[in-house]
Amino acid sequence: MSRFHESRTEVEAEPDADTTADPDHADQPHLEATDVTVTIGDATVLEGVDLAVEAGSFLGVVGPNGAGKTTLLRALRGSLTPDRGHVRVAGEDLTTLSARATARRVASVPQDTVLSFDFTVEQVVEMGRTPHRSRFATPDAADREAVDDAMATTDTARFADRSVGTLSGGERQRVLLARALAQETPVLVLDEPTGSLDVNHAVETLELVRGLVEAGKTVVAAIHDLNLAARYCDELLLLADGRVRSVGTPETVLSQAALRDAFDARTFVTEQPGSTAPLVTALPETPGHGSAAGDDDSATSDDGSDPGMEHPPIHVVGTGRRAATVVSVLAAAGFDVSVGVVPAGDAAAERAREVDADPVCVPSFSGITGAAAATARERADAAAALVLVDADVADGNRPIVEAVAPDRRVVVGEPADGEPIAAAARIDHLDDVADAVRAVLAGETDGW
Ligand SMILES: Nc1ncnc2c1ncn2[C@@H]1O[C@H](COP(=O)(O)OP(=O)(O)OP(=O)(O)O)[C@@H](O)[C@H]1O
Repeated sequence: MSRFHESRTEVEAEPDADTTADPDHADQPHLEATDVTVTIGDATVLEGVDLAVEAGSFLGVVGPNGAGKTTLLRALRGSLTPDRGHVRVAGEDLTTLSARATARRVASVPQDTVLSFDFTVEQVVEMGRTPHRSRFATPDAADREAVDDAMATTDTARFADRSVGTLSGGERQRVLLARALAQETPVLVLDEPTGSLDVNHAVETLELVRGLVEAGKTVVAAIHDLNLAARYCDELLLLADGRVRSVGTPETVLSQAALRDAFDARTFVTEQPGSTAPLVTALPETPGHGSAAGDDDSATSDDGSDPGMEHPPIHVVGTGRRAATVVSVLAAAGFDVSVGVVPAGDAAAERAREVDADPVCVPSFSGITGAAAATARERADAAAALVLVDADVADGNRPIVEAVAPDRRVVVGEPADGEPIAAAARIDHLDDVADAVRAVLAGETDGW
């Protein structure tokens, strides 16, 4: 008998069931949950959860602690029967299948599995074969091959004879993945597969899972790290308070508004280097952040030249995605950012609103009005430094730039045609902007 706390290997013997998909359901999603509702005690832990995962695709389940991710995964792997709703694999309702039949369809790596010291790594991986053979049969060649393959794939063969109790948390997690692979199921359900892994092993594990998906496996995984989830999953499901907040591609699900709503966290979202996957950075909650620019007191009372202030106000002049990135980088670095004048629909204006930076806007295509220019000039005047992005200063923005002395200016990117703008620091790479601003505030601009 298995000694796992929650093991799909504790199965009843039954005649071998057909493990292939029912052709009547060939056009349905491979794994599907409809209206899954779970109540524990008085608490509704999941409420009306719907999801559909196509064969050979990877769904990441994300959400704050206590959102219900583990409970959902337990329902998906058939270890918990929902109070309402259904989970179907290739059209078959898990509640109509025996534990053994379910274990031939869905393998899982639960969170916090307790393993006994008494087993070797190889024995643990062999347990994955239980649903494929009768209770007292000795392993045959197919079992041997599945176990060897699973250990090779997960790089655990070198531990084969070690007691699992002697492994590190990360090594143990890979052994559990090997056990799930040895189970040779079309569906894999993973609860925090990278939870106790260092960054290298986390990436390696998700590369491995991605490879399995490319080879046709259907995978659902709860993943805490939003950036890893965005990079490796085809779709994400954002869960909070037991309900689905959104589901779709990582780009659509990981919006700042959705993350604020689900996690109650201030974030900014850009793109991961070399990819269109979103990159989420959590920002510290800064009381009053973003208010300085629009608020008369703070706009005029701070000494903008004091680099020791907690969140030095920085004014950004520029438009478009590069200015948007500058706003994000500065906000993430803890500066109190304002931007403008920008057209209301500009990427920099949108990003500023997302990080509570309250841009000075004019309607798109309207030109810079006197009132907007005056407000932006006031903000620039109160700023500890000004960042000019791509030196592309519309005529009306020039007085705003000139409200700040050259030794408090940072110029990002190539100067546009026209008169060069004097600055204490010039940088090419957007990532350097926070360091350049710090150098300017400290008056240490040699080399910038
Ligand atoms: N057996 C139980 N008894 C009482 N409450 C439970 C039980 N199992 C889960 N819950 C509650 O259900 C909610 C969802 O728990 P679940 O473990 O599914 O969340 P989660 O999203 O996986 O959280 P985490 O990210 O912290 O692992 C939590 O509030 C949890 O306390």
